[in-house]
Amino acid sequence: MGLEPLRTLLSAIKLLCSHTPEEILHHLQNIVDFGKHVMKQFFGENYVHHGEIIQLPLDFVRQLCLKIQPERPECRCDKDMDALSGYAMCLPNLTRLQPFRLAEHRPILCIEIKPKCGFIPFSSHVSQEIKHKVCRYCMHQHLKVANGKWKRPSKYCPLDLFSGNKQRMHFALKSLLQEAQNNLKIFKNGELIYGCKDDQDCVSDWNELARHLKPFFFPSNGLVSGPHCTRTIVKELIHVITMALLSSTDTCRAGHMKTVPISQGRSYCEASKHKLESSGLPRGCLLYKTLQAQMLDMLDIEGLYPLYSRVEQYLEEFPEERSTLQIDGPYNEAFYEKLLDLSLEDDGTVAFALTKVQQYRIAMTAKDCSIMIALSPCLQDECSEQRPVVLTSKSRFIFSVSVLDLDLKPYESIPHQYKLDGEIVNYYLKNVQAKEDPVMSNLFKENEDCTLVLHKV
Ligand SMILES: O=P(O)(O)O[C@@H]1[C@@H](OP(=O)(O)O)[C@H](OP(=O)(O)O)[C@H](O)[C@H](OP(=O)(O)O)[C@H]1OP(=O)(O)O
Ligand SMILES: Nc1ncnc2c1ncn2[C@@H]1O[C@H](COP(=O)(O)OP(=O)(O)OP(=O)(O)O)[C@@H](O)[C@H]1O
Repeated sequence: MGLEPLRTLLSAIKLLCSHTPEEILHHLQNIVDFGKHVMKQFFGENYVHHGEIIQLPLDFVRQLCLKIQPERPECRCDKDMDALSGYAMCLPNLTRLQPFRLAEHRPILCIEIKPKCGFIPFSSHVSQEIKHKVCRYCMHQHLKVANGKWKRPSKYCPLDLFSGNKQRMHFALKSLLQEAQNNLKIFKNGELIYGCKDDQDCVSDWNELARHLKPFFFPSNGLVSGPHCTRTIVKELIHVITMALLSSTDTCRAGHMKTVPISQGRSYCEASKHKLESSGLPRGCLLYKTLQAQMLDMLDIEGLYPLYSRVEQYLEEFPEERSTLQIDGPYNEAFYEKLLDLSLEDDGTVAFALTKVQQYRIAMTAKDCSIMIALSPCLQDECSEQRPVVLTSKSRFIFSVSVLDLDLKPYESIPHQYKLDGEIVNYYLKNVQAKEDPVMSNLFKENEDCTLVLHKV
């Protein structure tokens, strides 16, 4: 098997490592149900592909395991693929236009964006003022560089991307193209041409990217080469991504539900260069829906953690209640209905705490999902009226927008979230803000030395 078919297969099949075959089947069923009954309601029918469970011959799975092992980034090799149960999840290849059958043999470009959290917490439970000013992504960048996850910090700020303001979105996308990290990948005909294969191997050669993209944006080859050509192509790319992200190609039930007002909290981040107000996102676009789902985190981890502890305490006393509380599923209609209660009045019950915990898990999932934009050039008379089209100066594209990686974040990850939040904020205060502010810097030095300094009054 050549590498290209192997990659396509890898994208289409997601296997999970777990315990007994029954447990694996149950786990996979939960993932499918969660996509079908919960995420489709929040994001919309057309954006979510919940996949299906299939059974594969064990010999095939074993061979697949051997083939993909050398292809996997080193940092992911702590997770093993399950080669024993024969169960697998089959997902459409989202680097292709959806629905696929409409455009089987066309050249295709796909942009994958992991946008991360697009709002600043507005909860009164937030204990550090900085969290109301600088977004988590921008603060986390400093810790990631210090930990060696990335070599350089990115200028990308999710609040710019989610602003709906084209100028800010342009800046956000340009920053992603400069420092892709794990937030941007570009595929041509299903093959990765831009982005990180693993954490150490990031491609950010714009000339090389422009060479790949030129036939898509300037099909008659009328553009001279060189830096001007590269810049023009990158600009066209940013334009199509922006238009696709702002397009509304679906409706969904949660679109009719009472929503978390998007205007809550600050609409720009102090760490970003762009402090323009947001223009607001169109209600039907995937960014809007993603942000709505993210904003189910209304209390911030600081307000949520005590509620998690309340549920934990209850479960310690009544462990048999875990299944009634639907902590590990089933993710059905009843589970979805309970998520719609946005009330913030804590009546001290486990029911209130549980609703907030489950909403938080949905929000976490939406903060970590990816958006896939698939684009295929079409001629004017070829474009059907039913399909959305985006125009550039010299070409036109039909496109589809999908959301990827919607596995519900585990209940057990909440203590980790709480700890990580503290680490991100403390690192930022100590190493970034303090350096910008000499008074704070001295304060930290004093704290670090654990010396009590007495001043004459
Ligand atoms: O906590 P974060 O924001 O760093 O997000 C983690 C991601 O890191 P990132 O910040 O995107 O580089 C992290 O991304 P990588 O695997 O490092 O590319 C995972 O997506 C992780 O999810 P899970 O624990 O594997 O389910 C993510 O963890 P969750 O917080 O979503 O559980
Ligand atoms: N259905 C799909 N179509 C196209 N590409 C996909 C699909 N599913 C996953 N991918 C590609 O694979 C990458 C990893 O996917 P995902 O994060 O879902 O895997 P994972 O199970 O978390 O991986 P790992 O086990 O390595 O942590 C995505 O960022 C995307 O580029």
